[in-house]
Amino acid sequence: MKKHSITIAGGGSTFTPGIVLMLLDNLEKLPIDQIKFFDNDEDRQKTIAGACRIILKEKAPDIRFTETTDPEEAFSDIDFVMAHIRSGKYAMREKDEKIPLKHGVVGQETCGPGGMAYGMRSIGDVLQLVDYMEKYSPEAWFLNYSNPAAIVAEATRKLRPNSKILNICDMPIGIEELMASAIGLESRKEMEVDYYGLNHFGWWTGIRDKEGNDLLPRIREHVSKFGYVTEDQSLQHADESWNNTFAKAKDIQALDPSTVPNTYLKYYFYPDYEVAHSNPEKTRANEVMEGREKFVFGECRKIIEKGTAAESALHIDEHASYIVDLARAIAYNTKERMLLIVENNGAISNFEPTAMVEVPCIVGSNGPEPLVQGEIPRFQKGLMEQQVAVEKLVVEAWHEKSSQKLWQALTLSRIVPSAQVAKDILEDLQEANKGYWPELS
Ligand SMILES: NC(=O)c1ccc[n+]([C@@H]2O[C@H](COP(=O)([O-])OP(=O)(O)OC[C@H]3O[C@@H](n4cnc5c(N)ncnc54)[C@H](O)[C@@H]3O)[C@@H](O)[C@H]2O)c1
Ligand SMILES: O=P(O)(O)OC[C@H]1O[C@H](O[C@H]2[C@H](O)[C@@H](O)[C@@H](O)O[C@@H]2CO)[C@H](O)[C@@H](O)[C@@H]1O
Ligand SMILES: [Mn+2]
Repeated sequence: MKKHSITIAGGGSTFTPGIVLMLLDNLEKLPIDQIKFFDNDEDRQKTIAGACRIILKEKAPDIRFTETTDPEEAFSDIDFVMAHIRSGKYAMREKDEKIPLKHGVVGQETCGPGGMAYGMRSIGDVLQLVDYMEKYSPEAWFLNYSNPAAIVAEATRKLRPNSKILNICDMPIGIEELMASAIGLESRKEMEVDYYGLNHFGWWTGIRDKEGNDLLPRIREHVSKFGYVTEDQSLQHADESWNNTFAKAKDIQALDPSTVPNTYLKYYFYPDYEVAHSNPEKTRANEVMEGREKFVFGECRKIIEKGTAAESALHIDEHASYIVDLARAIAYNTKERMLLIVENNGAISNFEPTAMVEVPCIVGSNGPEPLVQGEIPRFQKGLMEQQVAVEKLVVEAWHEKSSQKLWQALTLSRIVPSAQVAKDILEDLQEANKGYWPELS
């Protein structure tokens, strides 16, 4: 099997060590010649790269390793870019979450005003990475999971229509692991699913085992009682806020008991509850900085100091193995069935053809072939039409440098109660994002 070269863009990400360990655990499925880290923050990347260099030396000394902030070095002679950048880092995530809350509106990383602010920062940065890849390795594929994936995916569709980009999210995979556990399966891989929606905005309509037996009724029953909370303690998220989210799925599912939902719908269906249960002084960004970021960087520093990863508490991001599945599907034409964010183009037959939707696809060397999900009901169609218009308006606002369109996007969001509140939030977000957003007029 050919050995592949991979660039991880956002080398300084908290997810990078888990992904490197996951890649090393899957070398028989996806042999690797070299791994390169690219980040625009040399200092942040240094700690993660220093530890990963030691991990690689100990576990797979034949893999060549480079860390760089130079685009030419990073993007030359590669087969895949795995992109997980966070434009503006946690400092800006904190503002995305806290500014809307100050106005009594949900403050969330990818949903509502926070997601739009993050999108306005991410679009240019992700497109720049795509351009680097195309300049230095025109045959390579860009696997993007940088957020907000819905807005980034729409930007890549509109502004880089011919580029080899696959947009993917791990939320359905994480939820499917919980579903599998809820009904006593070993793994989500024993299930085949039908699903439709937008990123962080979708529903499962069919779940079968590999013999075709219907598993959805048992899963629906579990979710209607417990959400995605399961008895298996090992699947509990380390942070309480995530477990609350998994429990809240029960109330989301009540809106359409024939399906099971993506957990992110809670921000759209229960925004008042979310605001009431939020602390405007301490949001998820603070939890992540005090939790995952401290842990990962602390462990990396320990590895560097000791010169060995032998006793490290860093763990494989096993659920991220979908990234290997995706790369394998492209590299070896495996025809893997995976949920991807792709142009609708009839997959949802009664929905906007140019919308970026999340649906099952068969993935092979030529990219994804979306599987038709047919007509969707009025309730979901109405919600999705509103949300996709928000996402498209944000991309238009970025492209046309239009504050008018961004105000329209904010006003159209289900989460924002009025045009006045939208305008107030816009003013604050614009001020906070100086230097990150294009100059709007
Ligand atoms: N799609 C999904 O389902 C999914 C799942 C998990 C995380 N994510 C995303 O992965 C990303 C990383 O998350 P994290 O919490 O580890 O963040 P993080 O801040 O720890 O890491 C992001 C890294 O990106 C770097 N970066 C920012 N802008 C850059 C640019 N223009 N070029 C190169 N590097 C740049 C930063 O310096 C930082 O080191 C985020 O976008 C997050 O939302 C997506
Ligand atoms: O608040 P964060 O930074 O912890 O998470 C935000 C991301 O949440 C989703 O990813 C989840 C995943 O689905 C879940 O199973 C668990 O493993 O944690 C992941 C991240 O911590 C979501 O899909 C991403 O888009 C978000 O960035
Ligand atoms: Mn996601």
